[in-house]
Amino acid sequence: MPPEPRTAIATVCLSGTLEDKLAAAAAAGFDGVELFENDLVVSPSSPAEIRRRCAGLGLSIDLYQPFRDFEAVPPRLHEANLRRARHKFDVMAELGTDTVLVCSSVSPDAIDDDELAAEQLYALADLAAARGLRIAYEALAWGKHVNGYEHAWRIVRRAAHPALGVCLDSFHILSKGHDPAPIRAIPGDKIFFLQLADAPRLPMDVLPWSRHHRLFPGQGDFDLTAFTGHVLAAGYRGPLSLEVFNDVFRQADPRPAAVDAMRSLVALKESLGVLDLPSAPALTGHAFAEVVTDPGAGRVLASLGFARTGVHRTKPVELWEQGDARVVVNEGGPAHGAVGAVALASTDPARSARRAEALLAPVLPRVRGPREADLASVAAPDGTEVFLCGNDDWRDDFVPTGETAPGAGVFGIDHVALTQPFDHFEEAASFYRAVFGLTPSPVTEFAAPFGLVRSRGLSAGTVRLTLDSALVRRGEWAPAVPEPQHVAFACSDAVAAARAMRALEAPLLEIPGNYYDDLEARLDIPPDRIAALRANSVLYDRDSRGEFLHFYTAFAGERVFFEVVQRIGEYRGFGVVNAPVRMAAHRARRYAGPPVKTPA
Ligand SMILES: O=C(O)c1ccc(O)c(O)c1
Ligand SMILES: [Mg+2]
Repeated sequence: MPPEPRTAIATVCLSGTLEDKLAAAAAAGFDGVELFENDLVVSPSSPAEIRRRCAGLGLSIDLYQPFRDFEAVPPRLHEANLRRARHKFDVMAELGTDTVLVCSSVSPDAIDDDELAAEQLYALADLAAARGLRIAYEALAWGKHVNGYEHAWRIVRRAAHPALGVCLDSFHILSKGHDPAPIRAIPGDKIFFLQLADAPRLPMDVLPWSRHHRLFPGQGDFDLTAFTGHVLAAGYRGPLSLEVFNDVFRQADPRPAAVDAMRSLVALKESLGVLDLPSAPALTGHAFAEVVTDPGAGRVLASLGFARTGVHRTKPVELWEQGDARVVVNEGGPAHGAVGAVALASTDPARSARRAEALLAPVLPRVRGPREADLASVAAPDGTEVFLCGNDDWRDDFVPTGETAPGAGVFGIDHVALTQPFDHFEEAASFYRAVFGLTPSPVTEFAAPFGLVRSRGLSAGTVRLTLDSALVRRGEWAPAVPEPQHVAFACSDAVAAARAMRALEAPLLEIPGNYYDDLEARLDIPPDRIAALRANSVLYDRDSRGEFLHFYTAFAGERVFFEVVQRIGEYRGFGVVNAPVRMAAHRARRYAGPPVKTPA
């Protein structure tokens, strides 16, 4: 196996003061940082103090950046640039860092002249070399004349100074669709630095795309494994360093953000074959889902044909079952709970847990009574507990009640909908992907009555999760209930199930006639079919592979409700197109109207 590269993170990735950022990077296990000049300028600590602080935290300062608008300018400006550089070299000496990033000029004064650029960079490198420093030249995607890595490399080769090399930044290269394969031809010791960032494909200008939407590797649409593979194949032996400008990460608690960042690098190293992790065991289904709610969920499950089959030996928790659908109802939880836990059936739970730990998932303490099953569990980014179950051992925790129920066609759990706080959306998707080997579907966005919602499914065989998040933080107008979550059950005939559940007095959500008029217009459904959907408030979707029928209960507690779905053929989605209808129907049922403000 090739040597495992060191890891670094640019301070710009994280929120807070420089002191907060360094502490978070060190706690997440990074070896070093790229120190952003702005973070230094606003810090009360001198460069020497920062050097000591980093050393105390076990962090190296691998790069100082950025040094802007240097190359290919008229002589008078060149002199001023060298003067500026001398000052910064003094700072670097005090910091104890040896490499500065010079990004390609965006200045209107820059001249389109590679010979001049090479000459001036040579002069800068000479000055740096005299002080034991190096220059890493980076092509910004929006540089005035130099905006591709091959161009930057041509200039560096032309200058031919040992203290001058290139800095490769995956964003600048992949955002422009440049082929990264020729990186292999650059001598590894001339690649002075490597910056990694992923991003979603967005049809926008590269500068705002770069400054607002970068993501950690594995969270966007770029192939960072192939990219980094080329750089390592070239012989690069420096750190894998994250440089992610992102509006959400800039505001988020830097401690979990740094862990998320590190997890992305651990997963990347695994995919590069430079780090061995316990592989993700196959998942065979949902063992159970736990809803934490105020009283009410059990009654609703009974009306869906579930039986209360067990009562926990030590906790105020009940087990409800129908077919292979198992719901643990924890009515002693906080009133604002929702889905407290998902339990995944793993072919090797111990290995699943070891992998989770290697990917920095917090392993939760096992709170066990004398007879309770020894279940491994880890915390997802939003605090949801993910249990890993091997067999039916966990059932021993419940005293059987002997109760049975008529059933209403449910045979299992289809998916669990884990609505996310906005700050955790990207992190959650990469967490479930890396830790449990779930495959994410593309992100979709839809306009709901109370704002835009971003949505994404994740699946591995019959294990399915969905992540939803409001795009903008909610204000006073939107529903007071934060982030409802739900469990969706599978059945083989949704219309029959809806009828059976209505007969059991299930509180099913009524869907307005307008929806069916629109459905008829959009999708030419046979009259008897649409009449059955309409009569039973069953929603419908289809794609090229199959069809999807589904319906919902009213809220069964403060934040939780249930769904029943029928998949026909190879339909892989979750009926996202119908989510706004469901949201409006829930609102109509729960509230007489928005709070009315009376003038004081
Ligand atoms: O957005 C910028 O200006 C900027 C600065 C330094 C970098 O390394 C970079 O990739 C972008
Ligand atoms: Mg960069």
